Amino acid sequence: MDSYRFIKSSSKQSTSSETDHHHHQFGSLIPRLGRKYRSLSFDSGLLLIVNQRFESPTRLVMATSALNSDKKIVTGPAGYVLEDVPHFSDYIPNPPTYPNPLQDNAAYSVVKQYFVDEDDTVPQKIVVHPDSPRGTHFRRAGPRQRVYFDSDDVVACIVTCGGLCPGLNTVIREIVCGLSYMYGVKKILGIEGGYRGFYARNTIDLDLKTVNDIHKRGGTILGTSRGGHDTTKIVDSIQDRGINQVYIIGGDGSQKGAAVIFEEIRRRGLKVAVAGIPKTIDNDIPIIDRSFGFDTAVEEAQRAINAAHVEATSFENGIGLVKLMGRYSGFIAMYATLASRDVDCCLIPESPFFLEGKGGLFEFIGKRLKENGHMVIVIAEGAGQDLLAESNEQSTTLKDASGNKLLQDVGLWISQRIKDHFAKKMTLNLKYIDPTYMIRAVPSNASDNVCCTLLAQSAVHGVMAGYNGFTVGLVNGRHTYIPFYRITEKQNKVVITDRMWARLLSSTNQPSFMKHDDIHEPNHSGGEAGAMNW
Ligand SMILES: Nc1ncnc2c1ncn2[C@@H]1O[C@H](COP(=O)(O)OP(=O)(O)O)[C@@H](O)[C@H]1O
Ligand SMILES: O=P(O)(O)OC[C@H]1O[C@](O)(COP(=O)(O)O)[C@@H](O)[C@@H]1O
Ligand SMILES: [Mg+2]
Repeated sequence: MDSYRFIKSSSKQSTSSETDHHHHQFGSLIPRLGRKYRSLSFDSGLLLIVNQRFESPTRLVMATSALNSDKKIVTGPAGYVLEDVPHFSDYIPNPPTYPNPLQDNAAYSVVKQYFVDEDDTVPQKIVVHPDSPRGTHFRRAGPRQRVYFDSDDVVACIVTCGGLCPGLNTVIREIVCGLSYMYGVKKILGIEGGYRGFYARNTIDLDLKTVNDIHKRGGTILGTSRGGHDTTKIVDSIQDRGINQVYIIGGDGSQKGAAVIFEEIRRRGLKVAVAGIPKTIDNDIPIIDRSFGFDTAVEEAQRAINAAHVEATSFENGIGLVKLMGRYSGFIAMYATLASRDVDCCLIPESPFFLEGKGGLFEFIGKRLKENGHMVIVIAEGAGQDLLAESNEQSTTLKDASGNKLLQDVGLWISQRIKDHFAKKMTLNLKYIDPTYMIRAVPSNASDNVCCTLLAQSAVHGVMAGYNGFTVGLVNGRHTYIPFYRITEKQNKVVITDRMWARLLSSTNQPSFMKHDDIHEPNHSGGEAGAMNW
């Protein structure tokens, strides 16, 4: 919030010259607000518009730097708020528009209401009380009647950044197919090796033939990397190559990178669209329900958990310990545990735990072994890092090239601690399984493939419609365009005071490792649950 300034409304009506001035600035924006709104009057830095349906004033609030502001927020009756995304017409005077080629597309012409209504928005919060305000909404994704690119002029590029995730190739494929089949775009470039590929590598041509089979492969045909984000060099390269559509497939770090690229593009006044497609195997991106790859990773994790269970049940006092991905967010471990039903204890970064003494992990292991003769433990790689650092007396400040915390191997460490603790008490057979990279290096499953397709198509529609500086994402099951600042402002984490973690605790019957005094009220603004904390 701090970096955005809002202008207080004044009751003064604008003079006609002020109104003309504002019309020049905002005029092209008004039609896109939709037919239910019309302009009423302006005061300094703030555009008042009337919602014709409700006959009440609606405010489009903008920062002083007018259309250079980072936030576009429309408020409406009953507490309605639209957190809108930038658009070409915000900073390019009277950009030309064209009829959407989809209207002549045989597949789509039979679809009733294929084009999305300009007024369609999606609520962020769907569980409401009768007296709840309507709350925050995002612009609904999908094709618009008019587009802001002549297909022959489009030079699109696609880049994949950050760690691997199942489905990267499917998203690349579907962006290429969407641009080609739906919009007749012919020039699509692949940027190799992540952000640094913009300035350190040559591009490759992507067409329908190149991408035909790639969805069956894990990884990314473009390659990826961490670090190497040099905004000036990247935007210089975009300008030099004549690129006017940039599709960035990447996680929370990549979306931050996309946001600064977009800012630089807008600062230079370029007609270049930047769209982010969220790649988050850890599910650490906020607002969205989930993205591609998560489902596949959870499914793949079952194989490791099954193996751990088989090993554990076959030996006296067998313990199967599985380490899963999740640097800051433990969603993969939580969902893999809930899916498996063979897991006795799940440890995640969000839920602190301790080893020794009453209510600690060792006590629980002893109890479960006595009751069942075996147990399965799932641990997310980011869990218990504080304990590990304490016991190794090592600094935890090491970072990767992108600035992410470099983790120590909690799986190895905890295995050793468990063995040491029980060494003199009982015979213990502990098998440590580390499938870390196996769960993300596989191709995406059927459900993730559909997810990839819809995200890619929604991104293409948004870019063709002139929207810019957005991440496409599922919000309550609907595809939306979300402004970058909402995606990058925080990380999505498992909320251990929400029902989902309670369900897990009750399914494993493990201790919460928390004293009642440690339980704080959840800290989500407006009571919004994090994604997958249903
Ligand atoms: N705050 C940031 N500003 C600009 N670029 C960033 C920022 N954070 C990360 N990046 C860049 O985004 C890319 C991917 O980030 P990373 O954190 O490795 O993966 P992910 O996008 O999967 O979270 C890297 O090239 C990194 O340099
Ligand atoms: O690939 P690396 O650099 O070893 O990083 C491993 C990390 O990548 C992830 O798989 C995904 O992280 P990102 O979304 O930041 O790419 C994490 O779960 C894991 O901690
Ligand atoms: Mg990340």
